[in-house]
Amino acid sequence: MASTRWERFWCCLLRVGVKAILALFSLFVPQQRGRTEGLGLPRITEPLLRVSAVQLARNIRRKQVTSVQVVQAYIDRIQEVNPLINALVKDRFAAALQEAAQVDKLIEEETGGEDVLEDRLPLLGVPFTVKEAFALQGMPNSTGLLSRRTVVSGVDAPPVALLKRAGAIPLGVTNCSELAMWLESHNHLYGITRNPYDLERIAGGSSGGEGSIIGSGASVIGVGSDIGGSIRIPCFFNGIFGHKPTEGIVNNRGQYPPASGQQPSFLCTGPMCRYAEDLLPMLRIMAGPNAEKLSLSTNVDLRKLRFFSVPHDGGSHLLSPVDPQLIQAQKRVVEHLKADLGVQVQELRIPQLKYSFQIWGAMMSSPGKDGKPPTTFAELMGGGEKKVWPVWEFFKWFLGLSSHTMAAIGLALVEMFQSSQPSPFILQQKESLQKDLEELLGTDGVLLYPSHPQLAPKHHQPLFTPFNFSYTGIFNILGLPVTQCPIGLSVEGLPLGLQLVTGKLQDHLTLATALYMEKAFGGWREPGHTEHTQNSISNNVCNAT
Ligand SMILES: CCCCCCCC/C=C\CCCCCCCC(N)=O
Repeated sequence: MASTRWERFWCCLLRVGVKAILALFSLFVPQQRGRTEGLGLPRITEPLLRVSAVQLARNIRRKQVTSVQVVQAYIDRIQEVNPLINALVKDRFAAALQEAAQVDKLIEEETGGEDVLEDRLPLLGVPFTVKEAFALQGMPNSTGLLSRRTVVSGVDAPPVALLKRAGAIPLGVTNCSELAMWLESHNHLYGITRNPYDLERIAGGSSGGEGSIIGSGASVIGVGSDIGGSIRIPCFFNGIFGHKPTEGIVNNRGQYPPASGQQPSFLCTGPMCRYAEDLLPMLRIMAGPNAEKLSLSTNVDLRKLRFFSVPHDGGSHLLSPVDPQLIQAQKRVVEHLKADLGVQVQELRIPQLKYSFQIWGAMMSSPGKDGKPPTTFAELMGGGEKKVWPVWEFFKWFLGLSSHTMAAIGLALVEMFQSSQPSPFILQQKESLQKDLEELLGTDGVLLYPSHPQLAPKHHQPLFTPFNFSYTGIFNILGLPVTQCPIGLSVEGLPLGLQLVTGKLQDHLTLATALYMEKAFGGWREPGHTEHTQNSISNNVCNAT
């Protein structure tokens, strides 16, 4: 489907405009260089930090280790790396240690045996972290908005409460982008979060604090949210696993800002973790009663699945081309699936994907079923008071007087020119993409698609490539479950990754595939280890079920 000359002209104009503004912007931006150059993360020496949450819980139940020892090990690691990555923005270490001591006492006194504990409290004694955009009792909940700096949560958001009820112990809250709507985790309240693989690069957004702290080995599991890629993008940049569940499965209440218009069906809350085996149990817990809608107890035989590989979006003029290292990595995955499982992997082009950004933008600004339009970004920036005037904020920013980031101001500026009526052409593309993908994937299809066209960019660079998030955002609009998998490191030592997409309510298929991919491609690698993907395919043959 060729784009018209008119479209190409507008894309070109937009790109030139954005680049011109941003070239100017880069003159004003504070440079990271010098402060972090040459610094890497200290190596992980504590073996407890190299164990999945599920395994930690088992070892705690079996009294092979105490919860206090595990929580203390994570506190020590956070204290070691956080000054470098700025990921955890408020801790509750003292309370966490007290709770861990209570867990150890409970286990000492429990007479029902290990199975009873596993059934009732599957994550008993395991520490976790939470994106600051979620309510965690006693912790700030500003979502990076300076005017919300004094907001402290009185209750827990439902998925956080469910994890606590499963016995997990929160260590604190992590940074995100302003109002959770950007690819970089940066705001004027907490500053900028850095990537553990290269401190000069971004940790992603909006759940970038979670991505960075987990990727650094300073947290094992965490809670993120995703309306355009905010779980999957930071998981990709930080080399970890993340799952955006089928729409409506995990309760989205208790996060700021609340979604409005049609956005509630695009927003998803989900797990982020270093080890693939933690994805499914976390989803089961976080979904509460909705877990029954998923087939999470079904054994998946990967040999019976149909795989499809789509290497890029078909060439949207707005987005960067996919990095050749990512194309190669996806090819290696395809070859491995064919050789090891004996499955067919069909390579496809899906023409409607070229309009991913236009589809996402149109649907995000559409009114809800009640006819009400979504709250504007300028209103959200006003923090419930008067909305901000984007042009005014833009000038204030250049004078160093704005309390907002350039990304947030840019979003508010773009919104001023956005129509609330999606064009019939874009709506038609969305409908046909939805239909085609649902038919293609059915109940046994898994699609491989890049998580992002670029490897983790340098700080502030997404301001020049703002539409690249569309590789993830399109699946929010379609409501499909997606798992981001790490698949080794690039020649620069940056994480490579891949999205696994499946049909609605078939989350178990991508979660099972993620477990397989971890065995085949090595999963999370400790930052600082620069073994490259070329050598990373292990000969481990995975039991496909
Ligand atoms: C100063 C440059 C700003 C240009 C803005 C261009 C508009 C791009 C539109 C939307 C970018 C949204 C990025 C969303 C990232 C993920 C959000 C999420 N919570 O899942």
